Amino acid sequence: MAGSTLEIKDLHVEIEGLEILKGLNLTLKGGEFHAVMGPNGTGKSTLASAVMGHPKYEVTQGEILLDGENVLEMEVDERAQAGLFLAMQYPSEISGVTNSDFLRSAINSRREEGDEISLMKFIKQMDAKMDTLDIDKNMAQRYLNEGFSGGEKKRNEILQLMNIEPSIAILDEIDSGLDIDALKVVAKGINEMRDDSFGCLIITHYQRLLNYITPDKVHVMMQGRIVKTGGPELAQRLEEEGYDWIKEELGIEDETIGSK
Ligand SMILES: Nc1ncnc2c1ncn2[C@@H]1O[C@H](COP(=O)(O)OP(=O)(O)OP(=O)(O)O)[C@@H](O)[C@H]1O
Repeated sequence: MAGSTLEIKDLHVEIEGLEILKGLNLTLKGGEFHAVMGPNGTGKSTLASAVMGHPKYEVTQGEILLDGENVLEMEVDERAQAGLFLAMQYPSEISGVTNSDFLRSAINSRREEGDEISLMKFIKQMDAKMDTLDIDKNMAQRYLNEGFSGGEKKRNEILQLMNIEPSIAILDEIDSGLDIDALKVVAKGINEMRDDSFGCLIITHYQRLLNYITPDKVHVMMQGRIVKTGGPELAQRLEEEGYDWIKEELGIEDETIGSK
C-alpha cells in the first residue's frame, strides 16, 4: 500500500501570544523514519501538538497537509481518523476506561461502519502486540495509564501505535524514562511497523534510541525551526559534540525560542 505524505510548510505557531514555531518546513513520506533533535525549549513538542491540533497552540501562518488535505481544518478526532497519531511525552491517565476498551474503540474509529474489528480478532491482535512489547496481559483490563509507571506508559503508547496502525506517527520522547531493556523492546515494536505505508517522526534527545531505530533523516530544531538536516551520522555527532558547533556554523547565539 502506498504511504501517506505529511507536508509542513512555513509553520508558525503561537501559544498565549508568544510565537514558538517560526517558519518550520518538513516533509515526511510513508516508509520514512525521521528523527527530530534539538536543545530543550526549541519547539519540538509544540510541533507535535500543533500537528495533532491541541487547542492551546494557535497556527498563525503556514500549512499542514496530509496527502494534500488541509489538516488545519480538521478537528483532533478527524486528524486521527485521517491517519495521524501522537505518542505523547506525558500520556494522560483516564480512569474508568480500560486499556482494552480504549484500544478497540480507537481501532474501530478508523474503520467503516459495519467493518468493525471482531472481539476475537482484536484480542488475538492485542495479545500478539503485548507479547512483542513484553507487556503484562493484565494491563489490558486496567484503566488507561492509571497508576502505570513511566516506562509502562511509554510501552502502552507503542501498543496503541501498533494496534491503531496510523499512516503517520509522531513519537514525542518515547525513550524518556525507559530502562535499557524496555528501550530495546519499544524499538523492536516501532521497527516492526516499518513499511511503505507508515511514516514516523521520532522526537528524541538521545542517539541511543537511534542505535536501535535507524532514521532516514535527522533534523535539528533551534529557535522554532529546523536549522539542519542530515543522516544518522548527524545524531552521532550531536551525541559526541553537543549543539555548539551547529550554533557556531549558523551564527546562532541563543537557540531558544525567545531569540531572533
Ligand atoms: N502551555 C505553554 N505555556 C507557555 N509556554 C509554553 C507552553 N508550552 C510550551 N511553551 C514554551 O514554548 C517553548 C517550546 O516548548 P516545547 O515544549 O515545544 O520545547 P521542546 O523543544 O519540546 O523542549 P524539551 O526538549 O525540553 O522537551 C518553551 O519555551 C516552553 O516554555
